[in-house]
Amino acid sequence: MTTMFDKLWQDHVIAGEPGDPQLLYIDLQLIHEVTSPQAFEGLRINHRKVRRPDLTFGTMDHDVPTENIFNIQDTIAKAQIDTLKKNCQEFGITLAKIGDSRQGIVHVVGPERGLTQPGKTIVCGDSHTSTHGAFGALAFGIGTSEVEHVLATQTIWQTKPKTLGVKVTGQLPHNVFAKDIIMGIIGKYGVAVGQGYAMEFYGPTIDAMSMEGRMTICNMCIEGGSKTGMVAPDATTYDYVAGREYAPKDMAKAIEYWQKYKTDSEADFDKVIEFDVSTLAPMITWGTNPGMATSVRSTLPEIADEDDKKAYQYIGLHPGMTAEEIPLDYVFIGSCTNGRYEDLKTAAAFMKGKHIAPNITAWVVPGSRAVRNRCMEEGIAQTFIDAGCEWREPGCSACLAMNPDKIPAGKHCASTSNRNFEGRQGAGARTHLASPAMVAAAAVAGHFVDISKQAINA
Ligand SMILES: CC(C)[C@H](C(=O)O)[C@@H](O)C(=O)O
Ligand code: SF4
Repeated sequence: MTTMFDKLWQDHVIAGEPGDPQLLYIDLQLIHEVTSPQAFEGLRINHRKVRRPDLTFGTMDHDVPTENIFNIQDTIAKAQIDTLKKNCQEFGITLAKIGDSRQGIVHVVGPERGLTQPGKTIVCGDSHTSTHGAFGALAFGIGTSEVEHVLATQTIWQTKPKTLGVKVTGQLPHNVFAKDIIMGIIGKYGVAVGQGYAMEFYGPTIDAMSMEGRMTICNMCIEGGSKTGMVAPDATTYDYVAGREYAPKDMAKAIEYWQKYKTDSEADFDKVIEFDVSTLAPMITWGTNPGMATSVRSTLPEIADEDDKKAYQYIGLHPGMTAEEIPLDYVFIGSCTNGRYEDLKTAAAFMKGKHIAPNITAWVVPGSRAVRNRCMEEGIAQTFIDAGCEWREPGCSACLAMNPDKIPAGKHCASTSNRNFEGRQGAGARTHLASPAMVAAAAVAGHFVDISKQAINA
């Protein structure tokens, strides 16, 4: 009797004793422009090749300007983008470059292309690689020296974490979403809940959830301190993967194999926590880490420690304020947490036939070219445009301040992304994380509102 995580781990161990670091075989490495240049440079210096270019896939995301995608002004960004192009050409790696129909945020592109599959070990020089665990993969972020190691050997040394089962139960209330669940869990148990653990999310609420929702939850595992999160594959997973560009041609055979990736019994986890969503309210963050989260219905909490004091100072709010009183200036809908088709469709439902408030600047940034195209075909993009939003090209955008999409100092931004650290969206910028529906509704109202009381059905 064992966990899905243990099965995935065991199936990929090449060397090393249990208890010691072990060498794992890697089935897929995704690369982007920010964390790969030094890795390729290392290969060159050591006269090495990429061992499995066919198991490596590149895309451009962090540095991409979303207004005029080909016009990169920043010299560092331009150098990183040009270097990735050169490296992929030289080492024979498929690259979804700017302008390519497959380009987008690495964690949106992998699943969308069918590269992300159950049973795989997946790495990327990016902390939100945990997203891919939603498919029943063992997926985690690595550092640039490890990127080089995987490029050269298709393996990586890892210390095995313990396992944490997160049982999610209850029917999600009206207009409460996957994003609220993961924010609720981190808000309740703290940003270190998953430290040293591989998390598996399971239970009836997860079973009923779409792949997009599962990805949102696994994406933010890292904000809960865990490098990896996962959901056992099921019919929802198989339906999502089937027919995609890199999906197995013989799906029946693949499914037969993938079915073994499930946890045999709850008792197999080192630790279990249970989270009931039936009374969960839409969540927002008020502070400067993702654990500083609260229900939209609560007033902002009292100052409990130095961190809270510092957070309140930075964010310019005070305890006892209501969520509605947070003076929003910007909204950002996008990122690898919530920049997928379903996220944009949901957000658009809250803007249909409406206009954003005069105090709001709104950027809607699809997670990939494919998401963008689909939203344009289905009129979702037009809904945003008619509502007064800026409809952008795909990239990481305002999720982090590595491209021109920066929130000005002192301004408050309601954001569908995953991090609200000081300066994350620009020097001095103030971030409030929330679900796409919450952010869209806030854009229209000009401030946060309790959408669980709104009639709109996304
Ligand atoms: C730039 C990259 C290394 C970073 C990460 O690892 O997560 C980024 O994607 C982020 O979200 O902060
Ligand atoms: S969208 Fe944000 S969190 Fe995701 S990879 Fe890009 S910068 Fe990191």
